[in-house]
Amino acid sequence: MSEVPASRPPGNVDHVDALPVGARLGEFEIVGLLGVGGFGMVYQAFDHSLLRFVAIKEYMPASLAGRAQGRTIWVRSSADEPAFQAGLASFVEEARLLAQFDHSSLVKVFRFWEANHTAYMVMPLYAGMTLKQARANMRTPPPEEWLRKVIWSVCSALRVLHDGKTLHRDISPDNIFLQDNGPPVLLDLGAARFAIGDRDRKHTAVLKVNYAPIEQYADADGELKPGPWSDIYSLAAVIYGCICNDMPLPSTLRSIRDRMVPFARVARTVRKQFGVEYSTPFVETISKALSLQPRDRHWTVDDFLAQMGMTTAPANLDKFDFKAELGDTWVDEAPQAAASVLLDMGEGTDLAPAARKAVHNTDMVPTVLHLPGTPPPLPVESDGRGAGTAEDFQDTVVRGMDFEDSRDEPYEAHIAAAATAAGNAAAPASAGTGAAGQRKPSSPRQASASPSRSRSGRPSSSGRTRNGDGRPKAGGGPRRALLASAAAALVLVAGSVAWFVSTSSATRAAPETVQQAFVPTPDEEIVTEMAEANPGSQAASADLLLVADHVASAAASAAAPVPAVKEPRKRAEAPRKVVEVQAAREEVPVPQPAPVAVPAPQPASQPPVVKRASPEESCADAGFLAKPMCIHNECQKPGMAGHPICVENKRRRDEERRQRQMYSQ
Ligand SMILES: Nc1ncnc2c1ncn2[C@@H]1O[C@H](COP(=O)(O)OP(=O)(O)OP(=O)(O)O)[C@@H](O)[C@H]1O
Repeated sequence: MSEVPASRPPGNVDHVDALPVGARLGEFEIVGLLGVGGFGMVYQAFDHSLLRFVAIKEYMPASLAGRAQGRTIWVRSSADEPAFQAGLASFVEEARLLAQFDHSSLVKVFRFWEANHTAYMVMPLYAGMTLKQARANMRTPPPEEWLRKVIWSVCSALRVLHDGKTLHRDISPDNIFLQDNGPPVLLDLGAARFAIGDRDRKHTAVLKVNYAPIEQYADADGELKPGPWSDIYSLAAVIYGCICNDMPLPSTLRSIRDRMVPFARVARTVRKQFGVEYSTPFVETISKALSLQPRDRHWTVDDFLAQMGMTTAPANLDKFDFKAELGDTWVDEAPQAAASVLLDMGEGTDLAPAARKAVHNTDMVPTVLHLPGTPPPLPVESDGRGAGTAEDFQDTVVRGMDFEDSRDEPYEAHIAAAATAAGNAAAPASAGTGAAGQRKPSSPRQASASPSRSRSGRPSSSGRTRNGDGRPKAGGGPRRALLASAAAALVLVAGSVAWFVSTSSATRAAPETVQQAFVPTPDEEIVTEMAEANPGSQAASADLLLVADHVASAAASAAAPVPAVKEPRKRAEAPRKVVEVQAAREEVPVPQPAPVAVPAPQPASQPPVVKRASPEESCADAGFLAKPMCIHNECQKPGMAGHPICVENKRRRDEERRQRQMYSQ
C-alpha cells in the first residue's frame, strides 16, 4: 500500500459525524474534512490507486441522519426514511449527471458509488476557496473585471448544463469555487434534481432563498416554468450580493412587494463610497437578470453575456489568480469590525432572525413593484398612460435618493426599464396584469382606491391633471391672479402653518408614503437585509454604515429648512410631499416669502416650535413588524436623539454591536 504523501492541510473543519482521518473507502483514504453542506460532507482523500488527492462528497443530510457504528449512516426516524431515500436518489442522480460533463468550470465527477446506506462521489481536489469565503477577505466590492471572470466561468459551466437539458438550480456564493490558480468552478448541483422538461417533481427541492428565483417555488407551468433564466437570476443575485456584501432579498418577498434596492443604485452607491466603478452594460445586464418575471430576464446565458458585451473568454482565465487580481482589495486576514447595517428592533421586540430580516427588508427600501390585491403603486391615469412612467419613477426613487448629486444619465435607461417592470411585474399568477403601464385594478377595492392615489400610493390632489410627459399641467391664469390678490396672503398663512405641521407629521401619518418612498434612510442606499455575521464584511459595512448615517442626517437637514425658504405659491399647494418640495427647490430660484404672510425663517439652532410626537406615538399606526424600524427612523430626525426611547434604542444597538465584535474576535 502506498503512503499518503503530504498535502495541504484540509483546514479546521470538524464534525461529530465526519469519517475519521485514516478511514478507508475502497482505494480512498480519508485525509481530513473540507466542508459540511446541507446534504453532505466533503473530505480530502488520497486515491491509493491513482496516487493523487481527491475530494469525496458523502451524502449525509444532517437533519435526517447521523453516523452509526463504523461508516454506516442511520436515519434518525423511520418517518424520515422516505425523505432520506429521495435525497439519496437525487444525490446519485446528480453524480451521474455531472459525470457526463467535462468542462474546466464545472466540477468533474470521477466516479460515484453507493455503500454504507449512503453514497459517495469523487471529484478533483480544488485548491482555493468558495466565493462566499473569499468575499469575507475583501476590503471593498470586487472590481468589474474580476467579477467578469467569475461570471464568464459560471456562464460557461451553465451553458454546458443547459445544453444538456439540465438546470443547476443552486447557484450561490458557496457553490462557486475560486481556484488559487485557474478558472472559477461551479460546484455541486445541490438542487439540480430535475432535468429540464421533467414535470414529475417528486422531491421537494431545498432552496437557498436569497438566490432562488420565484419560479423555483412554483408548480405552475407557462411563464413561471424554471429554465436557463432561473440559473441566470441566481447568478445575478450572487453578483448583487457580492457587491453589496450582503444577501439579496428573497424573490418570495420581492414578489409580494419589491423593496430590493435596484442594482443601479447599489452600483452608484459603491462608486460613491468606494470608488469602484461598474459599467453601464454590466449594471443593466445584472438588473435585467434580476427581474422577478422570467419573461423579463435573459433567456439564455448567451443573451446574458451578449448584453454584457462578453463574446470571448477573458484573457488568461485559465491562470486566474483570484487573490492577486484583487490587488489591494484582498486582505489575508478577514477584517474585524462592526457589524453590517444594524437594526434597532425597538422596545420589547424579540423577533426571530427571519423576522428581523423581514423587518429590515420590508421597511427600509422604497417600493417598486406591486403587491397583488393592494392599490397599485403605479396606477393608470385618465389619459391612459401609466402614471408609473420612467420619469415618475425617477422622481420618486432617484431624486429621493440622490439629493447629493444629480442623476447619472447612463442609469436612467435602467430606471426607465425598472419603471416599466414595475408596471409589468406582479406576484406569480396574479390576475389582471396587462402591458406595461396598463395595469388594471384587480379588485373592486383597488379600483376604487386607485384614482385617488398617486403612483407611490400616497394620496394625490384630486382633479390634478398631467401633461403628456406626466408632469402636472401648469397652473392657469386664475391661480396667478388669485395669488396676486390680497386674499393670497391669507392662503399663504394657512399654507405655511400646514407646511410646518406636515413637515413634522408627514412621516408619522404616512410611513408608507412620504417617508419611505422619498426620504432616504440609511439602508436604502446600501443593502437590503441584515447581513449574516460575516467578519470579512464588517470593515466595509462599517464604512457603509457611517456613510449611511451621513446620508440620513443629510436627508434630515435637506428636508428641515424647506419651509422657511419655500416659494409661497407652492407652499400652499403641496404641503405634504417632501419630494415635490425638494424638486421644486432644485428647479426654482427661491424667493423670500412675503413678510406679512410667512412665519419668520428659523435659524438652524432654533427649529420651529412644533410639538413633536414621541417615536412611540408617531409609530402607533405601524404594524408589528414595521414598528421597530419606524421608531428607528423617528429617532433619526433632528432633535429626537435625546428622547428616552431613542437613547435606549441607541444603547441597545451599541450593545448589540459590541457583542457582535466580541463574537467575531
Ligand atoms: N472538489 C472540491 N475541492 C475542494 N473543496 C471542495 C470541493 N467540493 C466542496 N469543497 C468544499 O467543501 C465545502 C462543502 O461543499 P458542499 O458542496 O457539500 O456544501 P455547500 O455547497 O456549502 O452546501 P450545500 O450542499 O447545502 O449546497 C465547500 O464549501 C467547499 O469549501
